Amino acid sequence: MTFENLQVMENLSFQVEHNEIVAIIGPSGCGKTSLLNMVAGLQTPTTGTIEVSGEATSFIFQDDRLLPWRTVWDNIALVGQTDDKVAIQGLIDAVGLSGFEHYYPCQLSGGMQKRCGIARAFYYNSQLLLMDEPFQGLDYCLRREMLQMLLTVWETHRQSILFVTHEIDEALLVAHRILVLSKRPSTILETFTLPPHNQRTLADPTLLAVRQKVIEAIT
Ligand SMILES: Nc1ncnc2c1ncn2[C@@H]1O[C@H](COP(=O)(O)OP(=O)(O)OP(=O)(O)O)[C@@H](O)[C@H]1O
Repeated sequence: MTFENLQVMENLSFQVEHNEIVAIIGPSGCGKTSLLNMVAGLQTPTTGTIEVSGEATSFIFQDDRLLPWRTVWDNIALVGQTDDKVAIQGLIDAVGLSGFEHYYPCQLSGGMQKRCGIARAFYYNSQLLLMDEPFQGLDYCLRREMLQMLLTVWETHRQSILFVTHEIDEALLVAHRILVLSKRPSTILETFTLPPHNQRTLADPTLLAVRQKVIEAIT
């Protein structure tokens, strides 16, 4: 991918399996957002190809992009094919927005808007979920709750997820695989495969060892 004279990526190649959660970590400006944009079809690679099997892709952007004239409930309901009130309420409860169903985005805090965007992305029944630092700006406890919710929703829907984050611990807790990108022009420096989710705690020596290797790779 090259923007005018700026080469952002070169020889970058990987595959995401069905049901797989892949975290992408890399230095600021190495092209992580551009990569997600290309997978979503919002940008076209200068050379090379991207193949996505299945049609439904949802995207959680760094900013939440809610419709300001719709309430929390309506922002979420809008993306569903059926009006599944139980599912909508379940997601609103899960992201901690119970009682705010009829609030408009301008009446919510930044973190609440973000959580509404997350609920909306989960309500859209996609086979591929693209997440660009989705929990940035949320406090530590909420981040952990959101990660747990992500895994709970994934257990049900089993979609493939490409998850860009600057937080190594987030990647360690949710991903099946972590790809570490190099500085621009970026390529894949290292790939780490992680143990099954039910065996994960950050104190686990296996995860600590991966953590150390990720830190070594990005520094
Ligand atoms: N539409 C565009 N036109 C020109 N340059 C662009 C465009 N989009 C991104 N870039 C450039 O491509 C590079 C990668 O940007 P990108 O946002 O993909 O990085 P990133 O890894 O997601 O960064 P961060 O971690 O800081 O969010 C940057 O140098 C940016 O200036």
